[in-house]
Formats: sequence, C-alpha cells, structure tokens
Amino acid sequence: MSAQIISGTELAASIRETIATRAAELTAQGHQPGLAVVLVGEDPASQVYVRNKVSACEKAGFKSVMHRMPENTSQDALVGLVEQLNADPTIHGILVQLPLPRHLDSHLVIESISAEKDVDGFHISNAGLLMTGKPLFRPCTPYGVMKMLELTGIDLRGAEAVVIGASNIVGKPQAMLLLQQGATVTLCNSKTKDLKSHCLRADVLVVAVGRPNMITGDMIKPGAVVIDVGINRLPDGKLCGDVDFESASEVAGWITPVPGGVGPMTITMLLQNTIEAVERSI
Ligand SMILES: Nc1nc2c(c(=O)[nH]1)N[C@@H](CN(C=O)c1ccc(C(=O)N[C@@H](CCC(=O)O)C(=O)O)cc1)CN2
Ligand SMILES: [Mg+2]
Repeated sequence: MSAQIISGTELAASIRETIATRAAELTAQGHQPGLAVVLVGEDPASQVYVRNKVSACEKAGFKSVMHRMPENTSQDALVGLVEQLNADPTIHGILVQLPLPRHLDSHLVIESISAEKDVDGFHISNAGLLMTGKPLFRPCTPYGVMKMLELTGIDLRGAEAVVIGASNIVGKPQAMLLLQQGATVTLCNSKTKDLKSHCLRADVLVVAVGRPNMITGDMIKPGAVVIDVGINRLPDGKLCGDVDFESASEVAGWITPVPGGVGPMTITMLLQNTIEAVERSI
C-alpha cells in the first residue's frame, strides 16, 4: 500500500461542524434551514440514504421533514406534494430521492421542484447554469468530490482528469466542475474504446459506473489521485467501490475508500447546498 487515503468521513465531520455553526446563526436570525426529503416506494438502499440525510440534518440543527409515499403513488400526487413544498417558506431545500418507481417520470418530477429549492442541483435550469459556469446548486456528489480534491490540496490546473461514467447526476456535472477548475477533462462512457489507455493518462481519475472493482491497479498512472464514487453491495452484504482498492492503492498517490469516501461527502454537500439556499433567500 503506497497511496494516502482521502477520508470522506473525516472531511465530512469537519465541514459539518462549520455548517452546524452557520445553521445556528441563521436560526438565531429567524431563518432555520429547512430541508424536505421525499421518498417514494420501498427501495432498501434509498431508505438508508434518506434516513442518513434526515439524521445529518437534525444533527446540524436543520428543520427536516420527511415525506414517505407508497410505491403506487401517481405522478400527480407526487408533483402535488412538491408544489406544496415549493410554496412553504420554512422549506429551503427539496429533494426527491432517486431512483423513482418505474411508472414515474423522474424528469417531470425534478422539473416541478422550484429551481431555487433544488438542493440536488438536478433541475434543468441548474444543469444549464452549471454548464455556463454560473452554478446555483452543484449536484452533491460531484460537489463533494471537488471539496475532497480542494481540501487535499490537489492542483487541478492543467491536470489530466478522466471521469468514467456519464450520468446526469454524477459524471456530466463532475466533468464540468473539473473543467471549470482548469483540468483537461475526458468523459468516458460505456462505449469508450480502450478504457485502460484513457485511465493510464489520468492524473485525477473519477470512477462512477456502478460495477464492482472494475478499475484495477494496472489501469492507474503511478501517483494518480483516484476517486471512487461507486457503492456496490456484494452478495455477502459487504460494500465495495468501482475501483479494486487493494491493487489500486499499490499504484495511486491518493485514493478514496468505500465506504467512508465520497458517500459521506454527498450528504455533507446537501447540507451545504441547503445553507446556500437559505442565504440566497434572505
Ligand atoms: N435525490 C438524489 N438521489 C440520489 C442521489 C442524490 O444525490 N440525490 N445520490 C445517490 C444516493 N445517495 C444520496 O442520495 C447516497 C449514496 C450513498 C451515501 C453514503 O453515505 N454511503 C456510505 C455507505 C452507506 C451504506 O451503508 O450503504 C459510504 O459510502 O460510506 C450517501 C448518499 C443516488 N440517489
Ligand atoms: Mg449523489
């Protein structure tokens, strides 16, 4: 093992202290940060994430409201709830946990959230603002990755950054944020030819595909920063990332673990986005 670990758990704890202090100040001024979390259906992983979000809010002194809706909820009922939350002045941030049950159109649901309360940063106006370099909310996972790189002192100017996975919630916004910090960015997808050659060029490699251990040590440039966004549950119940930690940590300079890496930062940046929403609203 030669790589140094970037601990999301430790960084998140320190950022959350600052957030709690700011939340107490805002509360004293009559603006307690309020976050509404909407969960539709019974997806077991989503239940864990939502519970962790509510608990993080409570520990930081936020008002947190949790809305659970049954699996067979209609599009109209879900949009109706979002519209009610849009109009509630005590709620500064709204998120609908993804994935939604298949009969619901997640694009339409996300577009129904007021862009000023879209603390996930998934609304089309927020995606557009991010693209043009004027973000209102940065999506929480890529925002968390950028915070980890910043706090670890990684200089992105002129660095070769390779992002694997081009989803709307991680890969695409991640590429934009890296580009805005001066990195030369390659965004790989499932059709990319010779993925290994792209990976081997990366000074900073961000992997977000959802395939257990697919990136191995022989695909990593010596000394590279490796950020593993994947959270995969194996048949034995253990969690693992998209990066084979054992072989990758022999080659990388810095690496994030799973669990305890990007995951805790995702929830922290959700709190950060909610604070930013309050500050903009007063
Ligand atoms: N509306 C949203 N839906 C989803 C998002 C999102 O940002 N907004 N991202 C993911 C899931 N996610 C947050 O919702 C998330 C995933 C994992 C973690 C986390 O802390 N993971 C822990 C392990 C937890 C476990 O035991 O399973 C870790 O990595 O250490 C936080 C948030 C998809 N949906
Ligand atoms: Mg996320």
